[in-house]
Amino acid sequence: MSIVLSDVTFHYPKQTSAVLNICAWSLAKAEQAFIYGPSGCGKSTLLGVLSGILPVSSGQLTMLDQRIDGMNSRQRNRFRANNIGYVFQQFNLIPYLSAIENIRLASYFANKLSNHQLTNDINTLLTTLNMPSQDWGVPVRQLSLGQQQRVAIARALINKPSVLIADEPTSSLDHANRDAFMALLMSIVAENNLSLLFVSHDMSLSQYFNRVEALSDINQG
Ligand SMILES: Nc1ncnc2c1ncn2[C@@H]1O[C@H](COP(=O)(O)OP(=O)(O)OP(=O)(O)O)[C@@H](O)[C@H]1O
Repeated sequence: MSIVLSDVTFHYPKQTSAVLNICAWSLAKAEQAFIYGPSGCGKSTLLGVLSGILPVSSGQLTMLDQRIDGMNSRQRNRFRANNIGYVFQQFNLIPYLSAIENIRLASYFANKLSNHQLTNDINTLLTTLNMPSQDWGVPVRQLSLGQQQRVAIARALINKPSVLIADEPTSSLDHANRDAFMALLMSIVAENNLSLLFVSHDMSLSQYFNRVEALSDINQG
């Protein structure tokens, strides 16, 4: 299994009631799930817990056969850098750095590759993602939104994660770019046997997934 939640609760500090209360939920290796729900239902909180940014308040969270709930924040950060790719709603790229520099930074935190291998891997990824090479060195704020989102995928993949988490990654894209992005993402996920957890309020994106669930069916919080 890639992810197993068992009696997991999460509440923000000073909150009386839990935002998340999930008895049992799991994602198999190389499985792709789409989770939807309206604004405020806890989607970002769930992804925060799964990526180890937020610690569970109680219960067991196991990812790639390792218990996350017992780890401190430094251990969770290292686990995330090595095993989880995260594509954010607003991309979260550093605007004045180039595509190459943004991707290098993500690799720095995992510290897995030699400089030479990293350069090769970045070149391969950006080529696979159809980024014209003249755009690789310019500050990403000068790229189109569609190109920035492709840089964000490359950054999420540079450490060869087994699990990819995507939080409304198409919300800034227009229709044509959105479809192109989804097709590209799903082909990369299939080629690399990645587990994918994709959350959105946009049900039209569910067509790309076999497994589609409402967060309200999983979460009693
Ligand atoms: N830092 C925080 N401190 C306290 N409460 C929070 C915090 N962040 C979120 N919440 C609350 O937790 C609940 C779930 O929020 P969350 O951001 O996870 O929802 P969401 O489904 O991702 O919403 P959206 O689709 O608008 O991003 C909301 O009631 C929100 O007010």
